[in-house]
Amino acid sequence: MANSKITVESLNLHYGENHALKNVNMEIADHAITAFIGPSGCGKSTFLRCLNRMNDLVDGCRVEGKVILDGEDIYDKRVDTTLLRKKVGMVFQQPNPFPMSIYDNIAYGPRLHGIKNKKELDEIVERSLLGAAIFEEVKDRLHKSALGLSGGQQQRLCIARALAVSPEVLLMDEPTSALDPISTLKIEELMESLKKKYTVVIVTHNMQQAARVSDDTAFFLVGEVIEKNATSEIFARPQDKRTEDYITGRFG
Ligand SMILES: Nc1ncnc2c1ncn2[C@@H]1O[C@H](COP(=O)(O)OP(=O)(O)OP(=O)(O)O)[C@@H](O)[C@H]1O
Repeated sequence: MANSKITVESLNLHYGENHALKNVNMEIADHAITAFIGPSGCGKSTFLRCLNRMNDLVDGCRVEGKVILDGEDIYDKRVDTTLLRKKVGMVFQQPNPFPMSIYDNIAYGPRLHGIKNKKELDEIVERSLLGAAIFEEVKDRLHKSALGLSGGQQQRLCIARALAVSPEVLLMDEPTSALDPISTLKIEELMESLKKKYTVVIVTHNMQQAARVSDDTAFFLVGEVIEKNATSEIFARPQDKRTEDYITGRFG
């Protein structure tokens, strides 16, 4: 792939005895949205978490293989995982704002990385909220608690929080599954604009969502990637019978 941001080679992951990812190889395109689909428990979230080493935090989890980001293997033992997770940000299924003001939620990461200057922080907060399409809704209540926002607003706030540390890749694990249809639509529209600046990877249970928002789709089944291709191809001309059965609703 000419514009590949991440290359995964021979990735195997075990949770104790459970071989959860089996020899996964994948290229993930830069400035595009890649969706992971597949039935429950097939390893989509596990694979997503491999892309910023979140599985390092899981007891008994063993990873073999390579995840090459911009030419460097993120599993090399010299890699600083704090810096890696700054470069590869993550948004979770349940919006999880910190119990503090909207402003402090966004400034949290930059402060952690040493930015103290108020003017600079103000600029980062505004830029991040604008980038997550929520600035207009919160600009008059920046110093109020983030917990007072609606679920959909909280999720966009969490996206803004991820953007505040200037990531290059944004991982989203079912970011709209806890949201109503209008909030879901806002996040989907937002993703379209995010891909201009970032590489976006999303896990979704919702095949219509994958078809609507993503450029590429990978279909997972019991720890294996069965097929990955341009989304239009996966949905119009799946190459593997199992992909076809899944997207036509025959199982899963
Ligand atoms: N922290 C963990 N510790 C042990 N096993 C885990 C852990 N997380 C996931 N697993 C196991 O790994 C396998 C893959 O799970 P994973 O959550 O990655 O699948 P998924 O495709 O994202 O599922 P879902 O769509 O239901 O979220 C499952 O067998 C699951 O039980």
